[in-house]
Amino acid sequence: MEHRKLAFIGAGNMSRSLISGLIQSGYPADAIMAVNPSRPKLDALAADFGIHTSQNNAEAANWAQALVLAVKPQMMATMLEALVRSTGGLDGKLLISIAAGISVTRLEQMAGQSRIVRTMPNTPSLLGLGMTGLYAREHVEQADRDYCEQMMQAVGKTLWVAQEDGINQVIAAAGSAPAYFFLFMEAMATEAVKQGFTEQEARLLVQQTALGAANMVAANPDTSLGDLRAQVTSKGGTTAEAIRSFQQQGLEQLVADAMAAAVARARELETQL
Ligand SMILES: NC(=O)c1ccc[n+]([C@@H]2O[C@H](COP(=O)([O-])OP(=O)(O)OC[C@H]3O[C@@H](n4cnc5c(N)ncnc54)[C@H](OP(=O)(O)O)[C@@H]3O)[C@@H](O)[C@H]2O)c1
Ligand code: PRO
Repeated sequence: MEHRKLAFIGAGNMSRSLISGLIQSGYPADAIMAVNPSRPKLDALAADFGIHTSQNNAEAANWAQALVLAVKPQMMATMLEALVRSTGGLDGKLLISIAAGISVTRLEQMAGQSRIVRTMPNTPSLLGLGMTGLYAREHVEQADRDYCEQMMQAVGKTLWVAQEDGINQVIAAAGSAPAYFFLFMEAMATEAVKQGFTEQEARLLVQQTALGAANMVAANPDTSLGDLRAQVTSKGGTTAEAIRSFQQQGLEQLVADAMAAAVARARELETQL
């Protein structure tokens, strides 16, 4: 892939995940800079990955060809307003937003330009196992689209969405979703401890089973999720009892409601920020 000079504005959890995945994929450390108001996260990134760091957003923006906008959504307007003022404008820079709940229209207003790709990655990017949604308006050039796609493919898999609201649906199904699986695993591990395992044993049981199940899904693209479940579920057996308990208590509806709540919150943020 092209190795443009790439600056991450905001060196938090998601930037660390993306930087780690990019370095593992062979992106040169010398072509990456991270910026943050305070030093500790920058020092850790420099020590772990050998990238450039700065506490000055304008310095990073002047150095880079592409900027990953990676501050909290509530900070984006303040950050971009100051950045435009201190650099004299962001013309010529490709802006890659990873923020939830900020529309391209708002980003264009904040940044004073429209060379923008909106993305929604997730934290497994840290291991090269990310899932990222991408959206850009028609005028964004193919070379910029390709760069963003290749960057996100270096840390996992990608999916372009045709309508911007698709990014909010990617948030519900992928961006926020590692947390759903962690919650489910937490609940299972807690119960396994109650049933007599040590915490370490419970974690091993849950972690290895989740890993195995996810790998089985990936290794069998032509087998439906329902069929994979059926292969575990002996008639009159133990799994059938567990699944009956989940379904009687409305697991499918709980999941649907949770994903709808994530989409609703993303849309609400788009009206507020
Ligand atoms: N975490 C996820 O799973 C995930 C997934 C997809 C998308 N996202 C999006 O990614 C973005 C970042 O999320 P995160 O979880 O990485 O948050 P985070 O860990 O809080 O990182 C945000 C970073 O921005 C820094 N910052 C604050 N003000 C700044 C400024 N004016 N200039 C430069 N840096 C500034 C913060 O520094 P201090 O802490 O020192 O104040 C912090 O290190 C959000 O917009 C979120 O919607 C997150
Ligand atoms: N983390 C961000 C949030 O919770 C966006 C997706 C994952 O808002």
